Parts: sequence; structure tokens; C-alpha cells
Amino acid sequence: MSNSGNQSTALSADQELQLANAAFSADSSEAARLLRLMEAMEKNDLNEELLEVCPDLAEAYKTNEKLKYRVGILEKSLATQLEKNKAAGIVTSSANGNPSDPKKAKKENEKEKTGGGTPKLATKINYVKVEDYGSSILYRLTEVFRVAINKAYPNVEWPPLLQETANRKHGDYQCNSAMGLANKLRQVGVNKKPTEVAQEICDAVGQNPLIKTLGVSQNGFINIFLDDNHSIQQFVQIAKQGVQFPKITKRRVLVDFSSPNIAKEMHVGHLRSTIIGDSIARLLEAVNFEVLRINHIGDWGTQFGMLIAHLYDKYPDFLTNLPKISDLQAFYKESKKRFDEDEQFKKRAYECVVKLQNKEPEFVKAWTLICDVSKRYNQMVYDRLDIKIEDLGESFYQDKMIELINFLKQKHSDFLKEEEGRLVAFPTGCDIPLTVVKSDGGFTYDTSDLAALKYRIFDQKVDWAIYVVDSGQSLHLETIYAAGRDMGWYKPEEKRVEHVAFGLVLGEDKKKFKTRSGETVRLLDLLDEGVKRAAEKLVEKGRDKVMTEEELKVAREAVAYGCIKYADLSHTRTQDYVFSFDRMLDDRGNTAVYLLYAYARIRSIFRTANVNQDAYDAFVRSASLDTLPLNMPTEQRLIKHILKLSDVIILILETLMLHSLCDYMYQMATLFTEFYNECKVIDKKKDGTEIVNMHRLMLCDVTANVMSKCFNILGIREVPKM
Ligand SMILES: NC(=[NH2+])NCCC[C@H](N)C(=O)O
Repeated sequence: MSNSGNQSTALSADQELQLANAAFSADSSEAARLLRLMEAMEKNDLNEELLEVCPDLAEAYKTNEKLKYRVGILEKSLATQLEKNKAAGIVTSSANGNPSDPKKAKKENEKEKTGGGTPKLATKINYVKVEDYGSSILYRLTEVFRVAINKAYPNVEWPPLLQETANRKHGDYQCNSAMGLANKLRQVGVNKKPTEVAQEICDAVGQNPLIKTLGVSQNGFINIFLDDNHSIQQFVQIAKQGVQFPKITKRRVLVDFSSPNIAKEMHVGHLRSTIIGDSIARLLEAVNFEVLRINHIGDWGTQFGMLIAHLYDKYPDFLTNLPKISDLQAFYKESKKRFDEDEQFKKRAYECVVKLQNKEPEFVKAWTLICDVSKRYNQMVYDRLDIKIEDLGESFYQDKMIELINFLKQKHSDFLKEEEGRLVAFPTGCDIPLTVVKSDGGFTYDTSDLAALKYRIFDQKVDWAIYVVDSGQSLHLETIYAAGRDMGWYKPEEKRVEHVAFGLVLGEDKKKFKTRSGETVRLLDLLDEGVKRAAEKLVEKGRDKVMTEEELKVAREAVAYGCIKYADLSHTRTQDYVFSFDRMLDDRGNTAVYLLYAYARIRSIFRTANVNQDAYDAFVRSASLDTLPLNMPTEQRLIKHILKLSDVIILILETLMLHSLCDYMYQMATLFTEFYNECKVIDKKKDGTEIVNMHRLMLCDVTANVMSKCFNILGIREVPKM
């Protein structure tokens, strides 16, 4: 209270008390209100007054409710999975040791999250059939062990559980089936130690060209060492035929991604969806699937009423004189303010919605105009990032929503319930209903997504529908999918309909990513900033001295956009990630710059070797095991890593977790550096002559080709010179 250090004006203790009392009584109503709020808070009584004074709390409360719901769904699905596993005789998490060891389970879980884990074979392979395995070693080994386990124990069904080893001292791959199998055998009265079971499986494998040796560890793991010559032969084949992805029976897949809302600017959340969705689409295209890249834009809804009403006021001659609205965001805010404050305007806005829904030409034109401004902006972002996508937004489902409601009323009336004038539906296992018709007769986000799901399944006839949308919408999407299943639109064992969820983009302060002044970051500004920062990085590395302006321009953009994409994709997508230019442009870490440098360096080795292309091609054509003395450990490690590409691709088709591909590339660059430090590609003799080791040059070439394919899936432009 006494905030003055000046003795002469200091108050006596009495005076201070009087003042405090006065202040207290003046403020007592405020104090009482605060006390009330505190009490309410303590009691967890989230009344309206409390939520009003604490919007953050209101937000957190909403999020918490959603999360609680999601936990419910996850728990249920976990319980079902456990049941299924029990029925199939699978001991959960036995693959890596003691199933009841929670610490270990946690560690495993973390390993998976950070991508440090190795590809594990899922017991159920969706869409990838045995005949599709092609060059995937993991899957071929899996088949070898499937047959062996059957042969050794014809009366017990047990899955082959294979994975890469974490420590190469223990081999290249390992089979983890023996422990669980020993357990299962015990249940049927056969008492064998896991090591005995493992040995019997090894005996049943016998000789196999893929395998050099098998070993059994103390715990019963089977360690598998690949046959080096077989690996080299496979490598030669890749060098001759080019890097190829596993061939998988063609499917039709729809990827719903990016999907911003008209009038509100695309934000970093949509950027994540754009980057992840594009990369998933690229992967699916790379394995020859038919891919529908769909932008489910939010281009319909009551907000168009206020936008159109505002358009009439601000640009009365918009029909003859096209206005240039450069800042749609501001336009949206202006109209929203009027809508909230001006009853008259609000009424007109509703009238506009009705006219738009009745397809009155003038109103449709106004709507198109607003959509076009928004789409033009988005297209600039897509062009810069090399994104191809087709608009099929919410407005496309206008008539389909009406048909859907009729269809539901006729065929699934039991599914619908009237609640305070609304028409709602409670899909199985979902606590929160879908609102399919509002009390004013209007449709909702739920209605359009239900109509979209139906259209995707029955009209677009997709085998697989992938929704790349932030995790916050998980509840909404899971409820939509459940409704689709309830109505028999699809069976989960026949079609994959899935939410590919992702976490938030955070700023370096770990809070939601915003500009300094707390605004949503404009994506074009963000991309510009990236290019500027990439330019500085290239100058810092002295590249401006050795590259032409043209080359620099290419490199700047490739680095900037590549880094933004890679930073996103290399993080486990389900987690939040911190957006930091400093981190993503660090050329020593697991970043796109590091990989782009590594790639350019490998390509430059080829240029420095100065080998005539025809001579090189001829060498590759005639290459065989005998002409390739690839026996240095670092050469062999690099070769084996090259062969793992198919494993990784098949794994990602299952998980849609692209960080596995980033990890694969990063390991590849690291293994290449080890190889390059140990083995001379160009051997300079004392007398000044140079010998090019062609087999090593071939290893450089194939490594670069693999990296190039991976860059392509990640949507990163490679730069031959950097
Ligand atoms: N089918 C879907 N719901 N796709 C995602 C749409 C995302 C929505 N427009 C948003 O910005 O939040």
C-alpha cells in the first residue's frame, strides 16, 4: 500500500488502515465477486460468469471435455483390441520382452513416438499383400519365418514378429516370436524354454539365400544376419533397374487435406495439413495408387450471409465493377463486427443466406466473388509449395445434404432423434450426437461431412479415405465414421476410413503459433521469411561466392520450403511441434538443409570423378557380384540401408507416419558420411594420377537416387548444386 519511500509524506499506521478499509468497502462488491468466482473454481462449478471472465478457462474446459471423450474412445478401442489379441492368442507387447514391464512399455512407446524405433511388422497388413512385398527384406523375412513357425509347430498358430535390430552387433533383423510362442505352447501342455523354441524355429528355417547366419539370444530372440552377397546382388539389381518402390495392388485413395475456410485466412494448422496430406498423396502415387487429392474447403454456411450483406454495403456496384479485396481477413472481421453489434445488419445477413440457398443469381455471384478472392490467395501458397489439389468443398454437398436427410428419414429413422427442435443422431459408441439439422432447419459441419463420407464411398468409390485434419477434430470425425459404419456404408475390415490427426504448431514460446502482436500468421509472410532466412544461411556458408544468381534462387527456395516441410514431417505428426526457423535451418541436425547438402555433395562426387556417362552406364550394365569388391563394413552398411527403402515405404503405408522416412534419410546421410570417410571413391595417387573406384561411384549414385526418390515423397525440391 505504501509505495512511497519519502518519509515526509509517509502515512501513519492508522491512516493506512483507514485508507485500506475505504478501498476495501469501495471494492467490496468486486472482491465478493472474485471470491464467488474463486469458490466456483474450487468447486469446479463452471458457471457462465466464470467462463465469461476467464475465456481461457472456457477454452480449456471445452478442450478437456473433448479430450475426455477421446480418452473414452481410445480406452474402448484398446479394450477391443486387447480382446481380439487375447482371442488370437497374442500376448501384447511381448515382442520386445516382458509384457508386464510398464517401464519398458513406456520406453518402447517413446521410441515409437520419436521415430527411434525400427519398422515393426503389424500383425494385420492392410492393403499390402504377400505378393506385393517385392524387394522388402523385412516382409520377405517375415514370410520365411511364417513358414518356419508353421513347419516347427503345425498345430499352433503364431505370428512371425520381425523387426530391425537396434544394435547391429546383434544382427540386421530379429525375430521375436519365440517367447510368446513358448507361453502359448505351455498353455497346451508343451513345456519348452523360449531359447529351445527359438532354436527349433531356426532349424526349420534351414538354409536360405537371404540369410547368412541365425543366432539365438539368452532370452530367446532370434538374431538374423543378412547374407552380404545376396545384399550386393540386390543392390546391383537396383543400380541396373533404378530405384523402385514395392508394387502394390492398385487402390483408389482419397486424401482430404489442406481444406481451409473461405474468408478466414489459411493458417499454420492448414499448412500442416497441406504438407502432411501432400506427402501422403505423393507416397501413394509413388506406389502407383490412384489418388484423389481433395480440398474440402469451408465454402458454405451462414457466415456467407454477413459477408454478402457487407459486400453489398461496401461495394454496391460489385456486379459490374469487380472489387479488389486484398485483405479478406479484414473484410471478414468488419462484417463479423457488424453482425455482432447491429441487429438490422444481422437480419439482412440471414436474408442473404436464404437467397443464396435459393440460388438467386446475384447472390451466387457475390458468393463466387468472395470464394475466388480466398482461393486466389490459397493458390499462391500452393504454387510456392508445389501442391496439387482439387477443390471439392462443403458447397458441393448442398443438394446432397438435402438428399441425405431424406434418405436418413426413410431408411434410418431409428437413427435420428428430435431434441429441442434439432435433428440429432447418436452413432454407436459415441456420447456426443451429430446435429444433422439445426432447429432453424439449417445444416451443420456434421451434415456436410456425413454427406461427404457417403459420396466418397458410393460415388467416388474409394477404397481408402484419409482425412488429414488437426487432432482437435478427432471427436467430430470419429463420430462421422461411426455413423457411416452404423448405416452399413463401409466395413472397417474392407475399407480404411481414417483420420490422420496432427498436433498443433507452437511458437518458440511453446504457445500457439502467432505473430508478435498476437495475430494469426499469414502464410505468405511466413514463406517469405523462410526464403529470407535461407538466403542468409547460404551467404553465411559462402555459397553466394560459388553459385550463380540463378542457382542461388533455386537453392534459396528449395531450402526454405524444404525446411518448413521437413521440420513438419520429421516430427511425429500426432504431437505438437515448435516452429523455429533457427532449428529447421541448422545444417548439423536432422533438417532438410543437412540432407540437401549431403545430397548435393554426393552428386558433386560424380561430377568431380568426371566419368563419361556412357562408360558409367556400361560399367553398371556389366556389374555383378564378382566385379564389385564391396566388402568394407561401411560399404555393406550403406548397401543394407539402401535395401531397407521398401521396408520403410510399406511401414508408412500402414502407419502414415512420415517421420519414419525422414529418419531413414537422415540415417542414410549419416551412413554415407561414414562410408565416404572410410572409402576412397576417387583415389589420388602420389604421382598425381587419379583412379576412380567405379563400384563406389555406383554406390554414390544409387544413394543419391534413393535420396532423390525420398525427397520427392516429402515434396522437397532437390538441388544438384548447393
Ligand atoms: N472433411 C473434413 N472435415 N475435412 C477437414 C475440413 C477442415 C475445416 N475446413 C477446418 O478448417 O477446420
